[in-house]
Amino acid sequence: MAEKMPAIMKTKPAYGAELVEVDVPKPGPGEVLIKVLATSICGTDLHIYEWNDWAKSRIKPPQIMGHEVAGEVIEVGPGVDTVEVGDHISAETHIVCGKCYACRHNRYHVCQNTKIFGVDMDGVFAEYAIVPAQNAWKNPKDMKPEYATLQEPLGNAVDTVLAGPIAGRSTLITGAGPLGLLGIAVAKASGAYPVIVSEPSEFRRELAKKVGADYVVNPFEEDPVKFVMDVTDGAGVEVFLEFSGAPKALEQGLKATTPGGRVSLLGLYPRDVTLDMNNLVIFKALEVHGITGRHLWETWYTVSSLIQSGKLNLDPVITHRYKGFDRFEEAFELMRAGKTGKVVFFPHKR
Ligand SMILES: NC(=O)c1ccc[n+]([C@@H]2O[C@H](COP(=O)([O-])OP(=O)(O)OC[C@H]3O[C@@H](n4cnc5c(N)ncnc54)[C@H](O)[C@@H]3O)[C@@H](O)[C@H]2O)c1
Ligand SMILES: C[C@@H](O)[C@H](N)C(=O)O
Ligand SMILES: [Zn+2]
Ligand SMILES: [Zn+2]
Repeated sequence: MAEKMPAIMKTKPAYGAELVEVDVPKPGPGEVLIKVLATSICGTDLHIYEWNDWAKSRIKPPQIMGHEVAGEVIEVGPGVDTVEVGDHISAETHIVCGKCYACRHNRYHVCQNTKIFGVDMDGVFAEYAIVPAQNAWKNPKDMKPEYATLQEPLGNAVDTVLAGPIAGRSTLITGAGPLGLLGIAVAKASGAYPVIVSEPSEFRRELAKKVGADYVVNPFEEDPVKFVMDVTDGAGVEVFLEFSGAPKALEQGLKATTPGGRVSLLGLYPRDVTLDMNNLVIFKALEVHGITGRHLWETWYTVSSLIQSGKLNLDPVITHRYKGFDRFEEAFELMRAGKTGKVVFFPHKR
């Protein structure tokens, strides 16, 4: 095995990242070394690349970026007995303490001491990477690496879509970015009908249709609330899934939800949001869920089974595939411009 490897590294506290040559790391106690078979870009990587206020407050360069991954274990560190050389794995990104009040109530996804893999430590945009064994999730060896790397964000989508009943329910999805597209795939595989998607980007509305959306609407040109009312004969949707992080979309979705319906919120808002809570939530008796991360490990079982069922339409979601990291800047810029679904790198060129 090579001693050096290319890696996308946040080298400086400034916009961008660099492709550098670094030593292949050695796994320490409780760690495994993987050969990275596929890795995908998350919106969080984009924030680190852009060096926004959140990244400034959290990231300590130099650091290898990336956290969505599919890999093969090639070495295990001392004390690791849950994963073996040859296993194919992905990684849960939330490294939880197991000791706090939330963890002791099996609410690991809201652990109060969570560290994030690839955010608070080196990540996976490299040919080889270290993964904490406690966060390794075993994949069937015949699962395509480009699907396996999507399991972590699929977990966000699964927790959003499946936070309540979905089969046969009319559903509004706001935002068809990478997460919303995965949400459409999960909703369709789970029997939602009709699935209505509100998304301003024409490129992403087209992707939404390819993934399986039954109706798409441009909220900047048409009133999505009226659109939903027309499609649902004035009833409104049973389920509203918010994947945009746009305050306006939240308000429109609440208006478009039928009284007594279910609302699951994944999008993160850039500022405090003002809403008519009385009329949009309370008097409508809506069931509202905040969604964060993924349930450990229930969500991973669901995601893996959904992929293995063959019912998830993931191919249209993956719009860009790169061999090696040479064109990583192009990949980040395309994603920043909203001209992608999920972007997947295959670090080993052969
Ligand atoms: N809660 C969590 O654990 C968690 C985890 C991952 C991501 N997120 C959040 O989920 C959201 C989606 O992630 P992403 O990577 O797909 O983001 P993204 O920014 O790529 O996608 C958002 C989409 O919403 C669309 N949009 C903008 N304004 C809109 C409006 N008024 N109505 C409808 N759509 C609108 C955009 O065109 C874009 O396609 C983000 O806010 C992200 O921060 C939350
Ligand atoms: C860290 C963040 O990017 C990750 N996708 C999460 O689910 O929390
Ligand atoms: Zn992420
Ligand atoms: Zn904890």
